[in-house]
Amino acid sequence: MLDQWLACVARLENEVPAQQFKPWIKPLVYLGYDESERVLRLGVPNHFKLNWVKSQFESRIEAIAREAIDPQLSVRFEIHRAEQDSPPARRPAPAVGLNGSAAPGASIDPHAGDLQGDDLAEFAVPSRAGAHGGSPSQDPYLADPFAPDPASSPDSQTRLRPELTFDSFVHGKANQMAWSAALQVVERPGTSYNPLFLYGGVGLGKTHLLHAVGNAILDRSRGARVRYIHAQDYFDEMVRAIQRKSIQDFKRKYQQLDLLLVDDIQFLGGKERTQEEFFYTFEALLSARKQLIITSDTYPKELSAFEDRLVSRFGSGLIVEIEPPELEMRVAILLKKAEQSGEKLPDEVAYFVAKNLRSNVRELEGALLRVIAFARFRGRQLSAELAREALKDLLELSRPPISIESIQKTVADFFKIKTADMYSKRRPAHIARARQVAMYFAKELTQKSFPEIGEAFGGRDHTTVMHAVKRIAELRQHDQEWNRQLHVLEQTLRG
Ligand SMILES: Nc1ncnc2c1ncn2[C@@H]1O[C@H](COP(=O)(O)OP(=O)(O)OP(=O)(O)O)[C@@H](O)[C@H]1O
Repeated sequence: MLDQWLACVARLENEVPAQQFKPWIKPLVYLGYDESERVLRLGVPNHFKLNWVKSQFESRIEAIAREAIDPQLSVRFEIHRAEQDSPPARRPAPAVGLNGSAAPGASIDPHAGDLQGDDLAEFAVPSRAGAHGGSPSQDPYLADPFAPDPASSPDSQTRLRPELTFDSFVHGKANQMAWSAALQVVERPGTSYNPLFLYGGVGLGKTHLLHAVGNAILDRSRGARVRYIHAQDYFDEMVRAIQRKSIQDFKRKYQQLDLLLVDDIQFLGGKERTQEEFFYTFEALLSARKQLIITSDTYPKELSAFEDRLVSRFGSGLIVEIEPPELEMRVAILLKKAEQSGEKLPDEVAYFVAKNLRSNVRELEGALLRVIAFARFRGRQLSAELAREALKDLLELSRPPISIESIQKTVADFFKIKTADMYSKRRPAHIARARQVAMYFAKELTQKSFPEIGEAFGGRDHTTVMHAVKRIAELRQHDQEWNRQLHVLEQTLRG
């Protein structure tokens, strides 16, 4: 397998300019290929490099590796420090650098993060500081402000990332309700809001809040049985349990938790057997007054290919939307992120980045990393001017936001109806359909929430908007001619 990886590297060397290949791709450490998960594991020395390599090269590396190794493979970057001192049990074989030499001290156990069989002691939480190898004083990256906190990789049992806490989470108007509900859950787990269902667009902090609750509950009660799991990993784990005939252990493991945090539940759409299994876990946990928090990219009723009984259970606690942060909050997030990495970010730079990048926090973080790296490599001071240079291509892509009013007007013109009919109560079929199309594009092309869109369409209820969005999405999927027309309309709207 190493040979195949080296062949991929040779291809990358041909494709990627040398000044990018040398610092970013060449130092990647081959940590192994996990055949059961179809994951190619590559080591990167710190979080800064990990974020950079992931954002800039992940899709290319994956595409090449899929051709060379396995068409269904995915790439996983992991923090790997050569001096890492992990326990021997987690080190079945050495990791290998590009030259094929063994890199000492790396874990390549494909199941290192998995919980096995009926070993339910798995949930006992050791001192988290002690759960990760490497003494800070020996850490060669300590001088680097982006170097990872030695305790920042996920705990293998709880799967919690220790750096995602309430302290590192900025709250404001866009996430106020979600934030306070999460705090309330920490105060009274299993009683107040159960399940707590958080939904919202990508990169808005849902995962962060899940981890924050998990970490806070563990801080209060070391013995709490907590598990964070991405829905896709839950599915994979279940499949493995079925293959290994250990489904009872799997059930027991989840049903004995005190706190279960399930991320991106929409990934279970269409996976009936997994949904069924999850349903029983859900029921068991709730009846034992154990806490569940679930995140999704959409409101429960909008989840596609989900059993009704699950959807109705999801809505039985509290449902809260996380919205995109407004300018002031984006500035606060940037300042906080910079502070966490030990960088002094001038306000003007934070303001410049926040003003120009609006869509989500992940994008903001990426931009911040880029500005800081740009300043470092050129040995220049951080300034708004430098940020403009560093983000030039991103800024060209981010155009002025599209307003609901302009969508209403363009869609009305397109369907040859009056713009006023967008807000009116008139119901002739062609007007109702045009209105649905406009609502659909309002959700697709703006950052507005369902209730805000409803308000802009003559004070309609948010469920009307959700219904419209669903109908038009289905129409696009099933009717080629409609899809073609709406594609043209979309191009016009995007300008
Ligand atoms: N309010 C916030 N304060 C501080 N950091 C935040 C906040 N919101 C998001 N982030 C950061 O932005 C990044 C993306 O957030 P996160 O992964 O939680 O998003 P998400 O909503 O779960 O997205 P996805 O649906 O793609 O999984 C993370 O690094 C997170 O720490």
